[in-house]
Amino acid sequence: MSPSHPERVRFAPSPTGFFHVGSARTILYNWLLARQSNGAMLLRIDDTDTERNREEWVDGIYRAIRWLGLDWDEGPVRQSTRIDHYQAIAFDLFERGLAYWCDCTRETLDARKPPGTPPGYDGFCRDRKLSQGPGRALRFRVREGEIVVNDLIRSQVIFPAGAVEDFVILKSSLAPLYVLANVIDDIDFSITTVLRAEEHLPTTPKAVLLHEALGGPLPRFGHLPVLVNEQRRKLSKRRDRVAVEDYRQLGYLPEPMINYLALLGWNPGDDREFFTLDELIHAFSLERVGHSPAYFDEQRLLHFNKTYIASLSAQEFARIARPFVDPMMTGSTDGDERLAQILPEVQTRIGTLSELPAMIGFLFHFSPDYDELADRLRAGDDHYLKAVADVLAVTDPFDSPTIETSLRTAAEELGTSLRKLQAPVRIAITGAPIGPPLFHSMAILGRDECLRRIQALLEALHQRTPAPEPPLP
Ligand SMILES: Nc1ncnc2c1ncn2[C@@H]1O[C@H](COP(=O)(O)OP(=O)(O)OP(=O)(O)O)[C@@H](O)[C@H]1O
Ligand SMILES: [Zn+2]
Repeated sequence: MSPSHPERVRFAPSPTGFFHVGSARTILYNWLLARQSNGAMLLRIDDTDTERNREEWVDGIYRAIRWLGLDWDEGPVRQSTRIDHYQAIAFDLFERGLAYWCDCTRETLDARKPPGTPPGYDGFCRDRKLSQGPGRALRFRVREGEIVVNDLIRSQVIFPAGAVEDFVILKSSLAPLYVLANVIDDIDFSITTVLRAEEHLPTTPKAVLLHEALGGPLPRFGHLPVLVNEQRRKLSKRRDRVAVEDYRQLGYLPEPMINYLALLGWNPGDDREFFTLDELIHAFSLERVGHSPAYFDEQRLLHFNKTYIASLSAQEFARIARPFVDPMMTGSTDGDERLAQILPEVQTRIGTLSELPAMIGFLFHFSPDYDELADRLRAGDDHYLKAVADVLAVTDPFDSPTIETSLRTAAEELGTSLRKLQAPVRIAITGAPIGPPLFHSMAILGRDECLRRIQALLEALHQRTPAPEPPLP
């Protein structure tokens, strides 16, 4: 069910690192909510933490969003350009008696508090009427009573009275705290729904208090379930592959990525797996987002990617494969022609585009370690290779079906199976034990090149010094 009123949502990443798959899911859900309600999504860069922010990460955010096929309607708004505004509002809270200056340090606080008291600030400066000064931070005066957060995903979350300390809104450096900047921006940009990662739930009661103090309607909050790895631990850049950029480089495509991310927390209500972005706009609903941790399963993502690649038109596949195959084709003659012939053979065999060079590179450049290839041959393979070379010399036309017929006949004459005869040929031609269909590959390479490769392997085999005799017992 789509919302009936236009939603104003925001996606507010901090540029502290590579764009995280968790962030990709967050922006997707926000974007879907905006699109399905004919609303708008604001992009806000939460870049007030100058120590951890880097401009290249900001560019990384824009790049990742575009790569995913998403966009934003307003912004980007940089929080770093609005510091004065946040400070002015904080001072106003002080003027209104809703905030007070505090000169406590961690040490004085610890020294004062009897052991065993709950952590957090004890409100020591509440009524000391300190004025602004060096070493003094501005704290928000938390009101009495419990704080209720009506979460769209976790329903009602109640923070009992006393659970939230008088929290800092301006550091002694006058740097505004994250929660203050966020609430001010959400008010200024008339945000109706705040959809974000679960890790922000603990600061939400503070946000609710600030909204009360600053006036204006409270946005709806929704905290998305955390993404976890196979061990059910929070997906983290220290343990797991989390950067969208890494997936892009591995040859994952934005469409299956979006499709997969949509299902991490959202349940479509039936068995349906595959959705385009357009279909998601209609199908997605916040009511069907659960709160249990969502397992980010790379194998399942791979399955989505493979299925998507297989579904593309040959032309489209050739277009997206290009950046992954270009580097291996430089300097190769007839590269384009060979590529055009082999791509249809591999389209349904790969999971990611980065598998392409290893799979079809032998068509463009071939300089294997012959010793290593020879090691992989079995007794009698040289005999097979010679027979195949003889047969190939007269195979005409040199196309896939005729090559297959010739080798099948040769296998019968040698009293072996096509499979056994084919094995050393594949090693000689491709250098690898698996790859695209062999006879197609041979037809693409042409007779001369196939014979040259078989000869080269045979020579390598004969030049090897025979293995030493095993010592006598
Ligand atoms: N497991 C997760 N599930 C959902 N979102 C996540 C997850 N981990 C990080 N994010 C989001 O990705 C963004 C980047 O976070 P951060 O750089 O802290 O990731 P991380 O280093 O992998 O996590 P951490 O350092 O806490 O282990 C944040 O907006 C955060 O909300
Ligand atoms: Zn104090």
